[in-house]
Amino acid sequence: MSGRIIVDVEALALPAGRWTAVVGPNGAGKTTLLKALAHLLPVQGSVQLCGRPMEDWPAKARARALAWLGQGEPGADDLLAHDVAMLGRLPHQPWLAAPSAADHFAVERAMRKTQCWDWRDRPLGRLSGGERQRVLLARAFAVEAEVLLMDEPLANLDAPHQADWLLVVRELVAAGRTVVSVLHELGMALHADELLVLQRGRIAHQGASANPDTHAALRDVFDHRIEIHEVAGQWVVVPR
Ligand SMILES: Nc1ncnc2c1ncn2[C@@H]1O[C@H](COP(=O)(O)OP(=O)(O)OP(=O)(O)O)[C@@H](O)[C@H]1O
Repeated sequence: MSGRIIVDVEALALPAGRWTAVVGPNGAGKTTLLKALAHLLPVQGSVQLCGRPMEDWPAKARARALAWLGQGEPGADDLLAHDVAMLGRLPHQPWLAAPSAADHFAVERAMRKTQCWDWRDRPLGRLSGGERQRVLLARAFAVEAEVLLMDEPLANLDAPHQADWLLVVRELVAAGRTVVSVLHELGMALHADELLVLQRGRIAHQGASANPDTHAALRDVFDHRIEIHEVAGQWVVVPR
């Protein structure tokens, strides 16, 4: 990015054992921030994972602690879905070792959670957009990392599979894992514990998703083109 500062964050702490959704208008810097947190982009300053600077982590230990799902990731289309999900276990495997029983167990569990176990023997390139996304989600879940960073994890997912994703995230958080996801779908984002609201490369607001200040910040960054209503105990976002 030729040295240009895209996201300017003075200090940011994302709470452990919680789910934070990163939201904001197009171009606000959500993907850039997530990539910087994942150590995929250079940062001026320091990013810490579980209280330890990223660069101090041995690469493999970091890959076990931090799972990453990018937006529209190019995948190896010839790989079978099962082999793609197994890539999530690489940080757990000794060099050139065959996957262990624990690896197979983790992959099957992840693929069943995202409901892609039935087509485990199909090549990635022959899956629909949503089917493919579920395999990539399984890969991220199979890492069994402390921290999961996911950019647009719901891309191409139909409503029932979005609900499944929500359940998995809830389970992970209940088990003490930390989830950070960029979400465009604000109704889904408002299911998160916390919202990090970005605007023009800066943090406009960070707070609990049920907090009225958070809703006010959302309305602000979207130029008051949204309304937020509570319907049957859930937040519903309506464009206007
Ligand atoms: N590789 C790049 N080189 C230069 N500028 C970039 C690059 N990637 C993104 N940008 C710019 O950085 C800004 C933030 O982009 P980013 O993708 O982080 O936004 P975003 O909030 O995720 O957007 P969206 O909601 O559209 O996905 C945008 O102005 C974008 O044009």
